[in-house]
Amino acid sequence: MINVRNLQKSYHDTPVLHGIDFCVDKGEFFGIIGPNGSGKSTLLKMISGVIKADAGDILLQEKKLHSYPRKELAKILAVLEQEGLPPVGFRVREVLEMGRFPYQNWLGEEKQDVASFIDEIVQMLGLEHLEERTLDQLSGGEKQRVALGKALIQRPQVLLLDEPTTYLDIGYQIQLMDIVRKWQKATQVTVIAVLHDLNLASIYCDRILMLHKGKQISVGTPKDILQSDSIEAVYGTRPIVMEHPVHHLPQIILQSQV
Ligand SMILES: Nc1ncnc2c1ncn2[C@@H]1O[C@H](COP(=O)(O)OP(=O)(O)OP(=O)(O)O)[C@@H](O)[C@H]1O
Repeated sequence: MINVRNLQKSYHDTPVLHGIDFCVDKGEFFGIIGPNGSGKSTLLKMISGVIKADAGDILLQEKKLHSYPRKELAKILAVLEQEGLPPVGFRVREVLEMGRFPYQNWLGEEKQDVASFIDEIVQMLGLEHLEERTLDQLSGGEKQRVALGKALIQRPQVLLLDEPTTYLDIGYQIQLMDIVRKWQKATQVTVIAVLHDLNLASIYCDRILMLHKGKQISVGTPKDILQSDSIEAVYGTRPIVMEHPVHHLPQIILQSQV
């Protein structure tokens, strides 16, 4: 589905990504992890087409990403970003409807009637009671659900998530990740998620890419990637790694260094 080949990127002559090379299969849940400043968001921005690589290629369905016209790309690829919502004056329903822009003409009209599809997403995300509120009347967790709804309403084949659980409490973290997983199972959408929480990455990702100082350290299953030695080498702290009693996947327990 997505083929990243030998990607390089510098900001003002400082390399921030180099030698990035991996594939993501259709329907896969692919995680990107790494410490602060390791290049995760830069990589995601390149996959979404917002910034261009200095060298290397990104192929989407075997075609170069930059050969897609913007609206065509938006029919294939949607992004859930922390700052992805419009200004605060908009109502929740209006924001969700904005997710249909790739399918609308210049008057904002669409051939299909999608009201029932939007209702379905509203219900799935538990936003029924919030539809008429404006964005400034929502909590951080509610806003994040609206942002996810807007991305899903695009009906993408690839969903990019940039730290989707930041600012969410543990209940909402699991709720949001479960919604994405359920949606993925139902629609076969490919998910690429930048995640800070290694335990969530372990539970939800089929495979994980670990970055460190702009370099690709490894790509593999959570069991391959989440090991004490590699985590210590990259994050500079040695966690205890244990098997989750239910999911049988690695889970990280932090330990104080003093
Ligand atoms: N627009 C920019 N101009 C110059 N340098 C930038 C720019 N954006 C990011 N950088 C630098 O590129 C490097 C990678 O940043 P990036 O935001 O991709 O990392 P990240 O892994 O997502 O970090 P975090 O986990 O802290 O969000 C950092 O050193 C950052 O300072």
